[in-house]
Amino acid sequence: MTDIRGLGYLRIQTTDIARWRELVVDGLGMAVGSGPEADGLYLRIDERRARLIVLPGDSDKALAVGWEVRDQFALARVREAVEKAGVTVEVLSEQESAYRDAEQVIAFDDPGGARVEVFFGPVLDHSPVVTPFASRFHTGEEGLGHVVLPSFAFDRVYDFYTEVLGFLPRGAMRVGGPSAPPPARRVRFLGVNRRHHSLALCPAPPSEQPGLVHLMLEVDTLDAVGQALDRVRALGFSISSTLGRHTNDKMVSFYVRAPGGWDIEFGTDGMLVDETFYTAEEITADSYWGHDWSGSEPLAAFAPPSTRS
Ligand SMILES: Cc1ccc(O)c(O)c1CC[C@@H]1C(=O)CC[C@]2(C)C(=O)CC[C@@H]12
Ligand SMILES: [Fe+2]
Repeated sequence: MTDIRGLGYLRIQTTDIARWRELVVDGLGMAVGSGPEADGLYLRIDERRARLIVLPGDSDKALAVGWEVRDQFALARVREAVEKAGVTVEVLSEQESAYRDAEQVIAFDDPGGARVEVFFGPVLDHSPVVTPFASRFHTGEEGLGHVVLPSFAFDRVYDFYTEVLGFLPRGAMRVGGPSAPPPARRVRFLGVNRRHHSLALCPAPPSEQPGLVHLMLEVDTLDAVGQALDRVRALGFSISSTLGRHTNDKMVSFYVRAPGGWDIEFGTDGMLVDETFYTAEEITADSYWGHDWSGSEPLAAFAPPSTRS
């Protein structure tokens, strides 16, 4: 198995921190934590200091996706593999690592230009996680959740995550359905632990921002999902996809549009993969039921570069 153990954190920037706070705290029920930037929004859902970090900026985009490894030896192996692939690795200082609540962080760009951070030794906050609606999030050995990244240089990025970082293929879905004319393009799912996918790569046009399609967060009950859906609707957020159950990870989820033109998927009941028996399959429908995307506003990552501000 890969040295990467799970999705550790996601750090983003936004022009609208206040609206982000309404979405993730008042809507999705994450707990407010604290961190080094006084005007930053640090979201807690477990014993980690922050899993989602929202910083003010002059545009909406992903700043870094943080992947966790077991220890300093695993981090050294990841560094060596990435450097051997010809990618420059930055070894962050003690101060820069502390800023990210880890003992040691390395950073590099993936072949698609997304900022990747790999760390060991996350700093814990042992105070109770007081989420505003008593939601309990499923993290632990399955990590924060999953991220879906838009990818123009698809094959190079996919090869990098699988061959260099050691992510495991966890199946695919053809874009445009099973009968789309060749050459087939596929959304590909990748896993590093028992969560079906911690990462998915989605073919997309060249784009600078926001660099994200969605972040998935998992809670422990269907009621927690339904109540969050009621709250984000009452707060006036646009629902990108209705509730539904996915065919690959079996998760029941909805998608809500975040400021910045990408989504947060909020779900429950995801399957746990047993690698002893798993094989990577191609699904021919995204869902058994639900997941109606017809009311969705276009994702910023899929807009041609010229039409974006
Ligand atoms: C198919 C699927 C299975 C499990 C997931 O966690 C998951 O996010 C998805 C993809 C959902 C969604 C889709 O099916 C339609 C095409 C979409 C909108 C994309 O282009 C990215 C996300 C895709
Ligand atoms: Fe997803």
